[in-house]
Amino acid sequence: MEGVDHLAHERNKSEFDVDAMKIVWAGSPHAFVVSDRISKLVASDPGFRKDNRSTLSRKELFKNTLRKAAYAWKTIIDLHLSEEEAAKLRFYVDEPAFTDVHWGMFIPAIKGQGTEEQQQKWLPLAYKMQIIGCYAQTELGHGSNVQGLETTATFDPQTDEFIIHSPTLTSSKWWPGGLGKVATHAIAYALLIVGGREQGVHGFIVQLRSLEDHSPLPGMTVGDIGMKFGNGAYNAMDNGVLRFDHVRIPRNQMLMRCAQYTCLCMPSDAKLILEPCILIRVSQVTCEGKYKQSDVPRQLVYGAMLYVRQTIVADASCALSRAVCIATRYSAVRRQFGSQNGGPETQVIDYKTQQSRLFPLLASAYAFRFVGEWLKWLYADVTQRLQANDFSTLPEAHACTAGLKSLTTTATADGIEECRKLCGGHGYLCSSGLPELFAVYVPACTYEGENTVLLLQVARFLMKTVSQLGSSKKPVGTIAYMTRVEHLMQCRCGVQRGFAELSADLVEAAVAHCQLLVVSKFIEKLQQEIPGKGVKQQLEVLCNIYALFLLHKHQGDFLSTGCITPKHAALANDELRSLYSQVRPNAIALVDAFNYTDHYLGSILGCYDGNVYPKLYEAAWKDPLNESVVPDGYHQYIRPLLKQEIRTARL
Ligand SMILES: Cc1cc2nc3c(=O)[nH]c(=O)nc-3n(C[C@H](O)[C@H](O)[C@H](O)COP(=O)(O)OP(=O)(O)OC[C@H]3O[C@@H](n4cnc5c(N)ncnc54)[C@H](O)[C@@H]3O)c2cc1C
Repeated sequence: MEGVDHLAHERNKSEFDVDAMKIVWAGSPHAFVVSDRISKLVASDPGFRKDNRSTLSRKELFKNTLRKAAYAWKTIIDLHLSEEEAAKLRFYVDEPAFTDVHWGMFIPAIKGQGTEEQQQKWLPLAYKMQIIGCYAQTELGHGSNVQGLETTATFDPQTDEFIIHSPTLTSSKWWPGGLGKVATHAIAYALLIVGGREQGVHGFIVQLRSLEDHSPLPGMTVGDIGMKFGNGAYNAMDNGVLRFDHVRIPRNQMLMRCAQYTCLCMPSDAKLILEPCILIRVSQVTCEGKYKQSDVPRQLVYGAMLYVRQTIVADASCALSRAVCIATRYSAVRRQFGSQNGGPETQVIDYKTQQSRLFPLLASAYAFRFVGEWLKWLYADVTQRLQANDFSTLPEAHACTAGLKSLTTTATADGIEECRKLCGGHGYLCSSGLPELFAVYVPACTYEGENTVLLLQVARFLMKTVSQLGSSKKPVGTIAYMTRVEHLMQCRCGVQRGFAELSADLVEAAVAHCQLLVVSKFIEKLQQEIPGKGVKQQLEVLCNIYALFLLHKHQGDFLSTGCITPKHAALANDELRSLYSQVRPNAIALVDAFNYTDHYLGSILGCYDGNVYPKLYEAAWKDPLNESVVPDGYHQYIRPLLKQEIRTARL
């Protein structure tokens, strides 16, 4: 039945203009055109094949990743792709690789923390991939607590060099992506020691491997840290371990961006909130061994952190929408029970229980998309303000990015797993795409700020705001709602004490604050003009589902704090059921609007035409175990059992 669209009847039910929704999802007509073109280019090129990824051994997988990364680079050069198109191409190739860290962390770190000369020297090499960089911060014994890093960088004024050293086993760099086997250079973070005095953690550009034969340079012990969770997935990445044995680097390889601003006008309370988050310093060491501290660049480091986190929020909507697309299409294909007079069974998407698990995730995918867009705007706004010496919105921007990074990645990881369960048994097959998607996504809850640690920072920001209520300083922006909460006005400094004991509750408050943020940004999106027949109405339904689902899920909190009555709770529940019925006919079109190719989805259950069963059947026969009818090992292990010869068998 090649060429038949098994989901056509579902697509015909939709009540809105799917093409217009595709543009809303992409962000703009331009973004849609670029994304559509590049995704099709990748999907149609056999060089980017990925359907066999989960059956490859680690070594085969890694070599294949190297080939794909090189092939992607060749494609980018041959087709003269712009930076935007190249980034999209890497996105649709959809394989974790050293290039992610090279482009996403190594280059931004040099841009953010390097001097003019350092940028002029290193960036052209990095842009042409004549050097490949990684970001080596985390150590075996130290992750979230960056101030605890043990690697040292001791200045030697005799030779005008730093000596980089790993004094203990726990100081071994551990986790950096690309470090294990590929990177030629690292931004390594180490405790700076000048004239015997410790000056905090700073970044250094360190060459790791020879540019001639790729062998580690003297004093470096470097390798891969081993297999990670799942098949395929993040095992394509060479997360690495590195030990330095008194490695010498020139002084000008310390990242020393100097102050560009003449006046510092960071408010003192902002410093207080940000202090625990700004752990990396950017200062200068002169050839005479003088250490010059500068506050301003520390805020620049902070800006880079905001950038990475806002991209993680954008990625969350991609990963969740992908899982939701698979689960929604398969739920429309799969039928169980309910056959009347020998007719077909019921599509599982028509069960209210399936809808109540699936549709809030569909709504979340859209909600995260829009809050991600807003965060991108916020980042641009903060960057502009920083350039004008205005640090006033930094604490709020930090709370938003840290909190939303935590909220969206946790919900996405949980959501992918829920989508796997929504697909029943077949969701557990690697060919569903969901196990690998989960395995590759779930570390997002840990890297770039462990999620609970981030929520604690948001909680601290909220407590600070609460303690200032009643003073002349009025909360604005995303915390403006606090002025309307009358009983909070009575709270005074008492909230500052006992933070640790109450931290579990405070983390819940931080989550609630972030949920409010997502809801309010979704509502703001709806206040804009949105073209296309029925598009806005669909988004309104999804927005209401997102908000009411949260209210339903946290009903206990709302009831116990007297924010709603039991009657309100029951009404919200009724409304939610009615909204699910409104989404139902549009469900397939709403996931089509993501405009994902079958290649990118990487899932038989989620394929566009819904022709699931023949494809599953065909894929099974391609498994390496099915290469022979009688398995390898029959003669040694199965036959002796069957023939009662186990006692004499050679095992
Ligand atoms: C796939 C992957 C890729 C990575 N890539 C890189 C990379 O390229 N470069 C790099 O430098 N690093 C990288 N990392 C490391 C990553 O940044 C760290 O793992 C992350 O910062 C979390 O730190 P941790 O492992 O020390 O966790 P820990 O902080 O040890 O967390 C363990 C537990 O302790 C809790 N906890 C910690 N502190 C507190 C506190 N103050 N209060 C309450 N609870 C607390 C946490 O919530 C968590 O439950 C990567 C990690 C992964 C998984």
